[in-house]
Amino acid sequence: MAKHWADFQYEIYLHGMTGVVPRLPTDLTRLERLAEQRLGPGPVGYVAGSAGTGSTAAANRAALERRRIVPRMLRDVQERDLSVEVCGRALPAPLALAPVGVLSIMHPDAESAAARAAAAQGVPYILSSASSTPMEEVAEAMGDGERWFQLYWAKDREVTRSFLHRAKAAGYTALFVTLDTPLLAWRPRDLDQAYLPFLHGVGTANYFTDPAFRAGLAKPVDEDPNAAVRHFVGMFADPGKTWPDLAFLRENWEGPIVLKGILHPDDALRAADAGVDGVVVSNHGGRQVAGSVAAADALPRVAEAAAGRLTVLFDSGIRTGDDIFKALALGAKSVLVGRPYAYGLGLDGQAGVEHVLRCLLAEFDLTLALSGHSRPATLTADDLIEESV
Ligand SMILES: Cc1cc2nc3c(=O)[nH]c(=O)nc-3n(C[C@H](O)[C@H](O)[C@H](O)COP(=O)(O)O)c2cc1C
Ligand SMILES: O=C(O)C(=O)c1ccccc1
Repeated sequence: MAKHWADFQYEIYLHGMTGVVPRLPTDLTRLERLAEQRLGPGPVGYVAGSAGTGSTAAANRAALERRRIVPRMLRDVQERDLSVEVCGRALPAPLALAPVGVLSIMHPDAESAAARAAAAQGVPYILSSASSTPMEEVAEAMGDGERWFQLYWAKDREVTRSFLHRAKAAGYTALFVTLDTPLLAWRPRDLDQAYLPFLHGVGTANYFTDPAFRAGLAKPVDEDPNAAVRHFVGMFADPGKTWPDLAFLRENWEGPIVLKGILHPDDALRAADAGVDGVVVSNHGGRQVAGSVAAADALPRVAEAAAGRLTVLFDSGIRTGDDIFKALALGAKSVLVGRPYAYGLGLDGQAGVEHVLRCLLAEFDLTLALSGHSRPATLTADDLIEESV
């Protein structure tokens, strides 16, 4: 029988009989403020911050809020199954942890704690190239949990080749290639504090342990760490890449490839033509293009263009179970969540990330049932109306 994620609700009430209440809020939109109260301004600013005035991040929320669910009645929702198939893998629910780099700014256990939380809940973990812990160590922490790897597509081919080789050897099965960050955007919250994690030695673990990266340095990392950081900043992404370059990744990675950061339907068509398996409709949580289309507003057109050719995933603004419902109804197969779990990690380590996952999936399970559905596959645009603004 499929797992009933909604049972978390009763578990919380039962604990309450012994006077115990959840350590973190169950409304995950409250985590950001708590993190601001309890964690350092540089790190919290980095996680919470966005491009420009923050209008894209706000638009992501507004586009989800503007869609309202139209619940249906009397449809036998007693037995529910949240499982979905994504790129040939069976997932227990339509949710994965988005790649979030530099997590040691949130908690010393960083990516390993987030990955353990994902594995404990059976949810895939997408490890960032810019993690604070080397990919092999995170893989070990995950046991048999589903491991996916996010690639920042470096200028240096040999570093990319080496990363793909290491990721495969460490048991990562799918490759997420992030296309929306060839440069870091103008981010006033970080600029005003003059705070960039790499300059504090965070986010370079995969590079500093990499033979191909080290071969490009004039002096060993320990002898000149500042030069190594500068080399990293100059090469981890590449604004010169174009669509034909994807052939290199297709040749060097056997498993599924998913392009992250697609917003235009024509780019989805190019992705399909390039022979990749999926796309993530995402504006990077509003952290890249200020004034960008809200991710949820871009989703229906991309899903339509991709139909039958690509798996469509979604992120940017997911905070609640009903947000997951809406993204699926707009055409996504599964969603990724970013900032909420980074705050959960910062506030309560692995347990905090598990709390975020369980809240999101319990609320999604209940929203599904209360709206007349027993599984994700039956959600369509007919389950939503769009409020006029
Ligand atoms: C602190 C932080 C670091 C991130 N690092 C990466 C990264 O290394 N690679 C990547 O592809 N996306 C990265 N992202 C973007 C997320 O994968 C995801 O697209 C975004 O957080 C989703 O929006 P949400 O935070 O509203 O859920 C990062 C996001 C944050 C907040
Ligand atoms: O901050 C980000 O959004 C991000 O994607 C990133 C880029 C490089 C290193 C770490 C995170």
